[in-house]
Amino acid sequence: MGLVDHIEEIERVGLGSNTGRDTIVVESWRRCLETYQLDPAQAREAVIVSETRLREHRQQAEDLVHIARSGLEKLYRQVAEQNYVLLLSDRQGVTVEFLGDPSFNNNLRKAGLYLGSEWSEPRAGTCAVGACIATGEALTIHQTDHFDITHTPLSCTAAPIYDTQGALTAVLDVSLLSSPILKASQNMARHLVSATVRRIELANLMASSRHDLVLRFASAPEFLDVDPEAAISVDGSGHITGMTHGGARLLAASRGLDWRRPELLIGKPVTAFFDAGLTELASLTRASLPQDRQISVRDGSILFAHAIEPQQKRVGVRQPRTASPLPALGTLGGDVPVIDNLKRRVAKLAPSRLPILLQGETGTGKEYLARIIHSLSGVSGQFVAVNCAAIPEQLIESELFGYAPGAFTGALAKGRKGLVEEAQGGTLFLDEIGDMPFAAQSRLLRVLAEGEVQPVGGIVPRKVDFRIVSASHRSLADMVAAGMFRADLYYRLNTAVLTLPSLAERNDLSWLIDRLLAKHEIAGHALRLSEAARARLLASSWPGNIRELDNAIAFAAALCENGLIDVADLPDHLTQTPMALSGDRRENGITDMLAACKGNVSEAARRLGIDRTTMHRRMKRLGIDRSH
Ligand SMILES: Nc1ncnc2c1ncn2[C@@H]1O[C@H](COP(=O)(O)OP(=O)(O)OP(=O)(O)O)[C@@H](O)[C@H]1O
Repeated sequence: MGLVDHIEEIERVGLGSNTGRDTIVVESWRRCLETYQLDPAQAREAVIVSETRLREHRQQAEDLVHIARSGLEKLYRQVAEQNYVLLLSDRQGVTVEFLGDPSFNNNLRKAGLYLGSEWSEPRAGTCAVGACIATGEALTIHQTDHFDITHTPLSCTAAPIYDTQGALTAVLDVSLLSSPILKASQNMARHLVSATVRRIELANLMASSRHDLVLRFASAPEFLDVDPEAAISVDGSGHITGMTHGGARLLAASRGLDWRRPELLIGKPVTAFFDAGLTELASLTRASLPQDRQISVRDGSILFAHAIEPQQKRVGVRQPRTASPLPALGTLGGDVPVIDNLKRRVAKLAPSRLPILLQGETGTGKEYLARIIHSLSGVSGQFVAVNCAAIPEQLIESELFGYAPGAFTGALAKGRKGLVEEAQGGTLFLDEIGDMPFAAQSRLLRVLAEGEVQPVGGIVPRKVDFRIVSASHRSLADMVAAGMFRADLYYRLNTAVLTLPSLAERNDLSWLIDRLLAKHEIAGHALRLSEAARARLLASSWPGNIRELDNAIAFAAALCENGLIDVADLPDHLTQTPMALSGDRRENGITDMLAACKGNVSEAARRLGIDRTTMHRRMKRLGIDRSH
């Protein structure tokens, strides 16, 4: 096809004619004409970004390239003989990794098949990488499918790589300088590229899920252990924390959702998608045969699953830390004195740059409050959360302070920035700081005292400026007294101390229940509680605080029918008789219920499932009067 024919065809497609091209090509041509205002008559040279920009793009993609490398090399070995070159581009379309035969360097560079070439649609017109970024799908752009006449000799096949949170993060492409006429000749290439991407995403998920259970799925038992089609990671409370693209499609399909909306999948309870609880899923290990590891999906299909226990010591691609939205001060709690007091102090302290120490039992919302503080502080940098108890002791210093090139075996050649530097201009949240080893405590003290960080194995310190918020469920003062925590560091961290009350001390249980019902609604369908279920929640003791309540509601939300949670949908330990529950925490449930019943003791007793005399006796013992 000549130049004139090519331009004429694009113009006809632009006017709405069908010329027999694949839909994906037609839509891309239209984007080029209408959105990017490209002119098919004007040929453009391949764009290669400057050395400096290339270095920046490569640095940002460093973690991914590291994880992907063995997959890329294997794929290249499979296709190099047929003269393919291999490109890995970031989500801007810039080629950050390239494998090709150096003897063709000149021609490849001219064709834009080179390190630093920019293959976005607005820059290069219809091309495999650009169309893949625009559609999120694996595809082939073959010869005259290309918009720009300069690229029409090429045949390019690309597949998107998604991060564990469901965002498109890179594109893997194999390209040919000259190819057979038929587009179908590239079907095999598309399968190979897609299979490589599947393995890269799986490796990335495994590396990112140090503390989570990973579940792999296949539709046939034979492939389950060798080449699973999809995978997800699940935390200890049964919530989904990550997924491969196959995982996203599987979860979405199981409830008729759109896989392009990962927010409907990540953070949701695994029971929303499978007919199995966390314990059942965790038992699907290699201890049983693959054919016995069947699991039913909510859409009625059956899959084979393989559970892999949390891998404590892996270090993987860091997730973008801005992913979860920052909560507002109003969401800290209901309108009760203890929370109002806390809100007032938070509003005053947050905009100052003072270090803040958060104390409170586990699950009371210390990290949640730290995020509120960050959002109110008006700083422009990121919120970087580090759980000191979760990072293996031998890694904590290099994770926090970074390391210099070649600092130790296994270190990246270029060295790596630490989390302290990632918090530059923002907030560093050190959770469970009581678990920080002594050596790291001393290093942190130096960073705070001198405003400089010295990477592990490095000589030149770097300036840092960040706000520090730390948290501990143990009393740091007691730890200092027992010689378990450095006193000088403690005094630097505790300039301001905020204590989060336990659920039993808050008196806003009803408010929290309503808030969490809203949080766990699935795909915009409101969740409601039956009266009896609400009574059970109000009468429970919640030793695990908001986290336990949060989990209970997530669990019930997954089990209930038509959005109405009844007693039977609540976790078993809550449905034993309320009177069997221990301790004075019941006060909370009783006052909340009395308030809900406008002081009517008989009604409150009925809803709590206890008799009136017991109710009066308990109120007396707990010092509650009916005006609550
Ligand atoms: N005010 C709130 N509104 C809604 N959800 C909340 C609130 N406070 C906390 N949560 C939720 O409760 C759970 C536990 O909160 P968070 O992780 O902040 O507790 P924590 O005190 O840091 O726990 P730990 O001591 O175990 O680290 C989270 O899922 C969080 O989103």
